[in-house]
Order: sequence, then C-alpha cells, then structure tokens
Amino acid sequence: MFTRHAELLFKSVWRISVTSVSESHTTTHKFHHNFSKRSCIKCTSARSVAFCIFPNFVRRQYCSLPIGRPRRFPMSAEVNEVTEGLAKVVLPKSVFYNPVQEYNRDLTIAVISEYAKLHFANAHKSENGKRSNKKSENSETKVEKSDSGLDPHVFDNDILEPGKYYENGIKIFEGLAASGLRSVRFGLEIPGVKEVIANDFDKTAVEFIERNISQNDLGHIMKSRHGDAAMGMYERKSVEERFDVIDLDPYGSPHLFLDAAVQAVKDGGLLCITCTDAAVLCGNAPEKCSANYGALSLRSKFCHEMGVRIILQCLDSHANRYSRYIVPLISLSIDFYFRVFVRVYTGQKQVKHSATKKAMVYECVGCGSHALQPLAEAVPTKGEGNFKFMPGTGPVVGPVCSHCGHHHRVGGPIWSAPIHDKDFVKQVIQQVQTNPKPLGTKDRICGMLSLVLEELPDIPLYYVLDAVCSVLHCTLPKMTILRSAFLNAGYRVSLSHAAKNSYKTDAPAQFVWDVMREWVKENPVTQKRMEDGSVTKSILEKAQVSQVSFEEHPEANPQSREIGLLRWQTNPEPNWGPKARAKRTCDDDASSAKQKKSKSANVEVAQSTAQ
Ligand SMILES: C[S@@+](CC[C@H](N)C(=O)[O-])C[C@H]1O[C@@H](n2cnc3c(N)ncnc32)[C@H](O)[C@@H]1O
Ligand SMILES: [Zn+2]
Repeated sequence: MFTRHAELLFKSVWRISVTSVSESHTTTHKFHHNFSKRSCIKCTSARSVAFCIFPNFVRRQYCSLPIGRPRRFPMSAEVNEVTEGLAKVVLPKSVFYNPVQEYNRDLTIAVISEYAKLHFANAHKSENGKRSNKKSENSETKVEKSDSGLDPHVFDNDILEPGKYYENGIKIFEGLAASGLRSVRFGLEIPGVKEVIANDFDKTAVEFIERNISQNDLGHIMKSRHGDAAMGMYERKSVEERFDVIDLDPYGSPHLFLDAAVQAVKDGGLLCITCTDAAVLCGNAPEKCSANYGALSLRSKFCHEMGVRIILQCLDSHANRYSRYIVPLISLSIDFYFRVFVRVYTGQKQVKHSATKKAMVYECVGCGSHALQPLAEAVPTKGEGNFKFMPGTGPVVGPVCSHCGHHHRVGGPIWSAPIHDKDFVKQVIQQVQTNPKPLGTKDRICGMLSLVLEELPDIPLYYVLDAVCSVLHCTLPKMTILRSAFLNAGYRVSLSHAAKNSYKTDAPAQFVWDVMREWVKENPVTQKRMEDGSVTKSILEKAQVSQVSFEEHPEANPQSREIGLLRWQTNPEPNWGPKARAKRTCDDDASSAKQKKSKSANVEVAQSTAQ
C-alpha cells in the first residue's frame, strides 16, 4: 500500500503522464496533472472529471484540452477504450458506439481515400492546364509550383500520406460523430486530408471527441464542433467554404440533414449517407417513407434494392432544387442498414434529365412480377445534346397482372438509373487489396464490391428464387441451372448484392415464368396446390411461349462464387444488429437540459429508435 502511495505521489509531483487502467476505465492521458490540487494544471479547471486509476483507492483529475479552455467531464461516466483501424478512442456509455458498424467505417475510409486521389488528380490536371496556358502566354515564365501551393508531383508519385496536413487536401465534415471514432480514423487513415470536422449536438460526445483528437495527435487536421449537424452544413454552404466530403450516420433516417448536405458539398463533392431505418424503406411503413423520402416503399422481395433506390431519388430531388444532381458511386444494402456514396454536381442542363432517371414501380400482389413506369422521357431534338422532355407514357401494366390475374400495388418513385460507378468500384477494390495496413473487414469489402461489379447496371430490382418457387409451391432449382436457362435464351442475368438467391435479368416477366413452367414439367407440383383461383394454377395453366434449356451454361457460375469470395455477412458477434440510441447517464446542466427538450422534439419527427 505504501509503495502505491509513494508511486502516485512521485507521479503527481513530477507530473509524469499517466496511463490509467482499471476494470472499467481505461484511458491514456497526454497531459500532466497536479494531484494535490485535484484540478487540471493545463486548464486549471476545478470541474474536470475525476477518473479513478485504482478503484476505491484514489481519484485523479484529467483533462486533455489545450491550456485556457476549462471543461468538464461527467463525474459518473464509465469510460471504455475502443481500438479500431489505427484509432484508439475513449468513450462513455452515454455516447453511441456500434462495433458492427466497423464495416461501414472501413468501407467509407476506402471510398474517401479513392475520392481523395481523384481530388488530387483533378487539382493536378487543372494546375497543368493553368500552367500550359501561362506558358503559351509567356514562354519564358517557369511555373515550378502552383499558386495554391500544390506539389504537382504529389499525385503522380502516389505519395499522399495519411495523418498529414495538405493545404490542397480534402475537407471532411462528419455531422453525427458521437465519439468521433469515424473522424479520427479519417484523420489517421485517409491520405490527402486538409480538415476533418467531427460534429455532434451532444455535449458529452463533443467532450470525448476533443479528448480523442488529442489522444490520437490529430490537432493539426481535426477539430470538433458542438451543434446541430444541419446548421453546421448551412454555415458552410457558400461556394468557397463547401466541404469535399460530408458523412452522415444518423440514428434512423437522414432526411432532416439532406437539404443542408446537398448545398454544403462542393461541385463534384462526395456525400456518404447511412440510413438505418430499413423497416421504413423496406415497406413496413410506406406512409412514413413517403413523408421522409418522398416515395412509397413496397414490402416486396426486392425491397432491399428498392430502399437503396428510394434514398437515391430522394437525394437527387433535394439536389435538383439547387440546380444540382447526383451521380451514385456505390449504393449498398448492408445487413440492417443502407449506405450510399454519391457525388453531387451543379448543372442545370443535367438536372433536366433527372426526371428520366426516376420511375414508379408496379408489383403484382399475387405473383410478385414487377414493372417500372418511367416518370419522364428525353426525346432528342435538333442540335447535338438537345432534348425535349416528355412525361412518361403508360401504364406499363394492364388493369390486372397478365401472369396471374391479381391487382398491382404502386410504389416509388425510385432511382432507375445505375446505382454504382463500376470504374470507381474497381479502383476501391484494388486499393483495399493493396493497402499495406489492411482494413479489418477487407475480405467482406472485396467480396461485396465484387458482387457489385457483377450486377447488371441497367436492370433495377430483382427476383428472389425462393419467393418465385414458393408462388408455385415447387422445388428450388440450383442457381446455376436457373441462370443457364436465361443465358441459353440470350438474356443477361446476375445476382444482386442486396439479397442472396436473387436474380436480375433483362428477360421479360413472361420468360421468368416460362422458365418456371419448364422446371415444373420436370419437377411437378402436387395436385392439391392447383386449386381454382390460386396463383399457382393461373400461372401454370398459361401456355409456355418460349423454349427453355437448362443445359449448364459456361457463365452460369458467377465469378465471385467460383473464387469463393465472402459475399454475404456471417454473424460477426452474438446479437449483432442495430444498437439502441445511446442513453445519457451523466448530470446535465440547465442549458443542456433545455437542449435535450428541443432535441427530443426534433428526434420525434426525425428518427426511428435504432441504429
Ligand atoms: C449513430 S450515432 C453516430 C455514430 C458515429 N458516426 C460512428 O460511426 O460511431 C448518431 C449521433 O448523432 C448525434 N445526433 C443526433 N441528431 C443530431 C443533430 N441534429 N445534430 C448533431 N448530432 C446529432 C447523436 O448525439 C449521436 O451521437
Ligand atoms: Zn401476378
């Protein structure tokens, strides 16, 4: 006991930095503290939090703020340390953290890193352009460095380094940062960064963001912001101040932040958006989906891709109001949430095409056949690149389903244009595979993105084999046999990353059912399933129009399957999934109590309860 006292006294007198370890509190402190005064010697705040080093023995006070900024940590906070990627952060229970979202964070780091390369390549190109103009104006002028200080060789040599400040680097805003883990990782792992701002409207979260900035030595590129995410973006919507990248990872739906996001991102900038309100987007609450996203979701077999496409049409509609439009880079349905990466551009001419990239969806309530009703079409007129825009013609389906006689439900509008940029996806895969410091979820990123590369880019939505077979009450053909039938008939077919056993095809629904009629000839349905008026009977009694061959086609096995990539998630940990909204455990002062009140009003409208 005496030795312990002596050790502590020694440390406090000599102001040695301390790494504290206890059962529930583990944290590293960068600053030195005055033990006897029980206040932080750096900021002399008597209100700094006390974390016990040794339970029931002694309490010490720490603070990681720069001198002169008094601050307080909650007295009752239990602090945990989390290590992910290159980051080590501390956070109390009252600040949100979901370990399963590591995949989301890893993927985002890979995407933004690739985006940063494009950013530097563009800057380099425009600098070269300027340089050659200057040269042609005055051949004696030598331009060694750009006016803006960009080293022209930085991109050529691919020597951008993470953790370093780049004057011409990318500016990133994380609107809903919680502990700042994601932003800290951005700062440490993404090469070519100028600024990372981690924002949260929770006071405790921001205190921990600051602590984590200091603990990870990121003061030169990262800072915190305390306030509403939308306001943080509106403040930076002027052209000079816009962000290159905005990351939004809210509880539930991001809809409250989208108007600000599409304005605060620079021309060609990147939005990274998570939606964890999967139930709403997948048709459990179409009215809520309509209110939040301006589109009706359908509870269909293809709901996971439909959810992605609803988010994209919503983003594009928001952008259109400001003469801007989106270009999706990667749009994914993952586990229990959606994550989309889109670039936002300005251009009135392109905005006119936006309505042609959206469609309503008809889905038969009996057999699940679906058809897309485009909202508008572009008709070429005189002069290159000129179009006249017309409302879509329809309906594309009859009063009842031509396959089973049931009625249709109408959903949408959805984004009906491509949802991924395959060249970009290839670059991300290559970068993830060759990264000397591999991401924790590297295998899954490569597996899922390889599936994305295989997806038919021009075919929205898909069929699910189990569902099609359950309509007919028949046995399931092997996926390779089914795919062969489409390929042998000259149609294209692919999986979708959004669902196992899915198939996308450019074949008409008539052929989809012809394949099943042929299959049922060899694998008959029991007679009791052929009741009068049943969907099974209606479909199987219809004459088969096309010839179908199940002979194995050489491309029947998708490459991602052949080489055994990790394509769909296996359970990463027990009870994984959305995490409940973080609960506040600390005492709040009067102002944060007020804030809490208005927050709950916002939250009421804004978000569902889980992430
Ligand atoms: C799901 S957590 C963010 C998780 C974090 N991005 C990560 O990867 O660990 C959502 C955070 O948003 C914050 N938040 C909710 N509404 C907000 C608003 N309007 N403005 C700023 N922050 C908000 C909450 O306090 C919470 O910390
Ligand atoms: Zn039908």
